Amino acid sequence: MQGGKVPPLPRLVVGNWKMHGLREQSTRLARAVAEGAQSLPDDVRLVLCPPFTQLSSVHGIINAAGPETPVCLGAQDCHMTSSGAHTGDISAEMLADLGVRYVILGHSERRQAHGETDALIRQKVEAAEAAGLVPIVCIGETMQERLEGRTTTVLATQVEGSLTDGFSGVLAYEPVWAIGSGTVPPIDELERTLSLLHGLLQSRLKTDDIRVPILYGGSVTPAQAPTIFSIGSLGGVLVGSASLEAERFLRIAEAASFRLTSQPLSGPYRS
Ligand SMILES: O=C[C@H](O)COP(=O)(O)O
Repeated sequence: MQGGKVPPLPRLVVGNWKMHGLREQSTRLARAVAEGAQSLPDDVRLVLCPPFTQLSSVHGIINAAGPETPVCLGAQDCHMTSSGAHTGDISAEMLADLGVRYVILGHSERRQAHGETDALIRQKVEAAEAAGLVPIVCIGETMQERLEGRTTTVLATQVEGSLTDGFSGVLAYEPVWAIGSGTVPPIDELERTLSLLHGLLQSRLKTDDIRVPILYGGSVTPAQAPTIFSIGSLGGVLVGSASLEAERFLRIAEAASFRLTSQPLSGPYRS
């Protein structure tokens, strides 16, 4: 681009369906999102992350929407090796083979319920990168860590341990206490945390030229979205429960467009 402003990368609006959705409901939801997404501004991208069992059918719906659709497919986890004797596990290679483009890794629900460590998550990131997937790595502090004033240390440890040296995926900041609680951090606090994470990425990746979008996740709703997106440096959002209703998810996506924010564009999201 000559002399003018560098355009921002599209904002990502990622729907993590978690363990929700039988075939009929998933198909209906994906169809409604794909249809509604046709009229979204072109600076917004949607990623649908259904359970493993619905990946194939959601992929078919996204494909049918045509090559111009802003919707693509994501998964919620992968194994750290490409194949082997791992009953019940799914490899990144298998996901890529199904048409998956993104994979959520290190979600707090997996860190807590499956004992996933930063070291394991980093191995999964390596596997995802090797398979050509874009990892969306989740980090965030618990309420207890926040109350003890340990947020910065926790985030620094997670960034240091979970990411690969040449990481070029997506980082999702999800304060554990905000997930499913109806509460989002005060916007000035969120802005400070994004700036902290930008610095942590610079230090972890040993470069000032950070191109890793940072998403926010935790109780994102259509009502909260305009305020959250008023942070010009925000790369997007990771949405849980509000992604299970097409109308709510699409309203969040509409609010993500940079055209609706008066904030100056800044931060790591400029290509
Ligand atoms: O992955 C999504 C997050 O856990 C947020 O979930 P939530 O929007 O239901 O709070």
